[in-house]
Amino acid sequence: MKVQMLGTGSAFAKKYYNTNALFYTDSHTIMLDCGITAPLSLHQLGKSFNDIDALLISHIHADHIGGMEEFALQMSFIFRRKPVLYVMDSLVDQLWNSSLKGGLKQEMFNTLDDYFEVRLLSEDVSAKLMPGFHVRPIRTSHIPNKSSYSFLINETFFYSADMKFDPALLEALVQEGCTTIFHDCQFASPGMVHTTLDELMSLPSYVQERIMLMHYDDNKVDYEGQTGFMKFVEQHRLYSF
Ligand SMILES: O=c1ccn([C@@H]2O[C@H](COP(=O)(O)O)[C@@H](O)[C@H]2O)c(=O)[nH]1
Ligand SMILES: [Zn+2]
Ligand SMILES: [Zn+2]
Repeated sequence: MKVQMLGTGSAFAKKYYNTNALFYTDSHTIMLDCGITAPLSLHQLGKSFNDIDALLISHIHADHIGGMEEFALQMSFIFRRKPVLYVMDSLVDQLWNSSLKGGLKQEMFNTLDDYFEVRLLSEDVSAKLMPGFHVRPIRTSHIPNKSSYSFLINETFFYSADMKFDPALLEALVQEGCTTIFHDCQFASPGMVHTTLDELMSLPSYVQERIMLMHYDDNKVDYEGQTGFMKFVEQHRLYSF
């Protein structure tokens, strides 16, 4: 299994694009989140939306779903097929009614199902999305009263959505055999709706050693060499796990 980030930046980062990922199995490509910068990043990789076999969504913020309108329109009107969309049962209505409907509703296209082959996921229920790609969605805390989900992939790789610091979860995942953690990281404190670098630096070394930092601000250069045992994830680089 390989992962390649379409971007590694925070919601307002301009240098690093939105934190969205491509996962490659032997036979399929799964996109995890499709933010505003995803279409441009895919283009820069020489790829198109038609290369994506399934899209998985963590939560409803523009840096995670802002590219979905273009994805839906290109697939319908250029590639003429419905891509698979994995979305949490608690997010699906909001995704259409509060976010996508304004741009996508038109004659003959009235629902999310008119653009995507929608498959629902449930919290803490493991699902096989594609051969060799299993996820367990874990609800993690982000914006008050707004659902957001991180994902444990193939029982060994944890991908945080935007989440507040949850050391108990991270330590439990490591105890259960998680070897790699891609975690959002905000440099400035307090975190408010994200985990800060200071919070991650408070983790024991055996946890930090498994953590790669993403969703960071444009001033990343100021923090290079100051991240304890953790390294930064880099845009477009291929990582095997
Ligand atoms: O309660 C809050 C506090 C801050 N925000 C801001 O919005 C962005 C949302 O984008 P993310 O992708 O979740 O980062 C967040 O960074 C804060 O700057 C908020 O929405 N609600
Ligand atoms: Zn975000
Ligand atoms: Zn968010």
